Amino acid sequence: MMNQNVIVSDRKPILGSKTITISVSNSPLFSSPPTHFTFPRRKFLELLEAADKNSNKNNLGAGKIASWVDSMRDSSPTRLRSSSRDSVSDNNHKTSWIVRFPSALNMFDEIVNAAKGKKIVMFLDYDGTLSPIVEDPDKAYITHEMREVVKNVALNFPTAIVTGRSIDKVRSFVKLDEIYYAGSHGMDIEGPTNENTYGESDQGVLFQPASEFVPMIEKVVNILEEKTKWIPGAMVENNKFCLSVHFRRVDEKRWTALAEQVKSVLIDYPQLKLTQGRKVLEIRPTIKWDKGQALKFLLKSLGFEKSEDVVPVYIGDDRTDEDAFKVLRERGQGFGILVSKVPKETNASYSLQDPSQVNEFLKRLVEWKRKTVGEA
Ligand SMILES: O=P(O)(O)OC[C@H]1O[C@H](O[C@H]2O[C@H](CO)[C@@H](O)[C@H](O)[C@H]2O)[C@H](O)[C@@H](O)[C@@H]1O
Repeated sequence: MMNQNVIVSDRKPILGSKTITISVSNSPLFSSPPTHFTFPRRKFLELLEAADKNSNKNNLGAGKIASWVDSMRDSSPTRLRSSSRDSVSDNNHKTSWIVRFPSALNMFDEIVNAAKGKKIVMFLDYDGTLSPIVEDPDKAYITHEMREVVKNVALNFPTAIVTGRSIDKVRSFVKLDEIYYAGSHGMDIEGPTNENTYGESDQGVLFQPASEFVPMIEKVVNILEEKTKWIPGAMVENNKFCLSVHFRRVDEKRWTALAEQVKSVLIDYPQLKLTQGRKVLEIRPTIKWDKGQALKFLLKSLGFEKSEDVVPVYIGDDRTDEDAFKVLRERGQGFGILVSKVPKETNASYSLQDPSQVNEFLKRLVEWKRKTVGEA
């Protein structure tokens, strides 16, 4: 019995009566009426417990699809919901959010004052941070102006691009050799291939904690391409150590169907897990490695593991960047800057609205550095 939604018809009986009735309906794609089953209460609770244990393996238990789709709607990181939808309350909500996460441009002096006499290390997410979000992931180009400013940042501070994309793909967009790349959500880390001002060069691959997963990812990409080809707008992207299933161009009516296809594949691969980005389902190995771990790895590689004299600045827009913001909070070091126009739950300290503000912030940072070197 594939593609089924299980609906507990009444929650109260679970607590009180001896039997529980559930309705089982086929996928919303098909329109057959639901079938009703009545279970002895104890048996039902045993089944529920077993399903829950199973679901813990990779979050695929009965009823999870609905929550997947809910969170697909939420974009990322999770939007903060205001209690009322009227515009006055929305404005109050925005105002109180911006007080908690002020603009990094308005707080620029505070940020650089905290960095005086210390070494700034820059971490930059790619999509939504250095390039604006666009419909077609293959056309998420960085502007010439942004490339120039990132290059100047890299000439002044050790700089890494930390992205969910494969290194090959992001390199083909960014086209800079003097920076670090942490691709596939940090599971593929490479050093600069041109000598940078820190004398680091030709470092090539530094760390690939999930290399044994490459053949599995390739296989899953092929299966998912086959299984989703009938869903208009769905796109599967091979990010080498992980993969993305895009639904930005999929009609919302088909999101459940898409999530079900992804689920049906993930069930056979308990070594893989699902995370979510902006209108994208991301599938990656269950290893404990993420953008936060990549940030720690890079700081250690740069000799700053225990240093008090480093100020890591991480700029990102995505739910996956939260892992890095969290690491900075836990270390009590540096600043996370969330790129977002709308209030979102975040572990960042500051905010910027969009890539053009990121560009402005980076330019000011370079100017500040040049000025302080000139003054010294
Ligand atoms: O870590 P990031 O650099 O932010 O990468 C995360 C995902 O970014 C890309 O998808 C996102 O950007 C696309 C282009 O603007 C957009 O069409 C898509 O809806 C976004 O989710 C990338 O294509 C994914 O593989 C990355 O996982």
